[in-house]
Amino acid sequence: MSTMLEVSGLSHRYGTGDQAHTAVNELSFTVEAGQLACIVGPSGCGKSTLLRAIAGLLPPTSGTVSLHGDRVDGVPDDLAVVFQDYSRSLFPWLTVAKNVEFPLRWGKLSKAERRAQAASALDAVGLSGVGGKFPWQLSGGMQQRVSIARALASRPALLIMDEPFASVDAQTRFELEDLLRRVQAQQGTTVLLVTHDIDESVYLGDRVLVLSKSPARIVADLPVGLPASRDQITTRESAEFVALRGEVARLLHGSPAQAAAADAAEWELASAAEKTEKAVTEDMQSS
Ligand SMILES: Nc1ncnc2c1ncn2[C@@H]1O[C@H](COP(=O)(O)OP(=O)(O)OP(=O)(O)O)[C@@H](O)[C@H]1O
Repeated sequence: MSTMLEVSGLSHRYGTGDQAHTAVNELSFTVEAGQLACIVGPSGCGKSTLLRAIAGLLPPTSGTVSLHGDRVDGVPDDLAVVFQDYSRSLFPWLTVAKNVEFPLRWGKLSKAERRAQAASALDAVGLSGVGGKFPWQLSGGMQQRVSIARALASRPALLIMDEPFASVDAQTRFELEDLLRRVQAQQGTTVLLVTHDIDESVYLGDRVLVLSKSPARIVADLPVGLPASRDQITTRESAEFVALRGEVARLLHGSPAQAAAADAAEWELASAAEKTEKAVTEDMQSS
């Protein structure tokens, strides 16, 4: 296997001086070609910052990102991103087929080739019959399938997915997870996917990278030894799945006693902030 993505000593700091905030701290990892790597981490730990830096949307404060050996210093042509919010990523005034064709306009393909490539991508996600409809005529799950088809149509070297299934219902989420694994295996796409959902990271991933609280650093890089062919019921019941999700949960939340202590500390901080706010408001009202 060859290395598709290499992240080396990546750090990002927002602001300067007293206002400086380090969101990502000295992160290094690689993703091999054809691998599906999942990233999980606590809320606010720096996942979006990391993805933005990898996608070339945010210059890192230090460190480098390389895609198939080329240093990333702007958005690479052969990179595609799928976001959580499908309703805002599709153009409502274009048909489904035109939405999928849209990013291909900047390539070297003829009109007929663009059409054929878009049709094949829609076919791959099970939507061959809906190219003439508009996005708003489809369910949320179907719209997210269109986003995936659009990302795959350009045959990207790397597909970045930021919480792609967080806005759909549980049943649709399972269907989309299976669809992603199937299409990714068929096309050999390299995928880096961020999720809050521990079970999803284990079910989908060939590998799970666990991030620490902010500033994000890698606390574990776990290979997923589950069979390539997975099933929502039997895989999730298997001993390997249960053991791995337990390991990821412990890395993220600590033992139950540690989790309870963290909750109590957070509650104390919140109630202290509330008291201060109340005192300031009373002071302002009386003056
Ligand atoms: N433009 C910005 N300026 C200053 N601080 C920022 C900016 N964007 C993010 N941050 C801070 O950097 C940290 C990481 O944010 P980021 O959005 O990368 O985390 P995340 O893990 O993606 O969050 P979530 O899980 O809630 O989506 C947070 O403390 C956030 O407040």
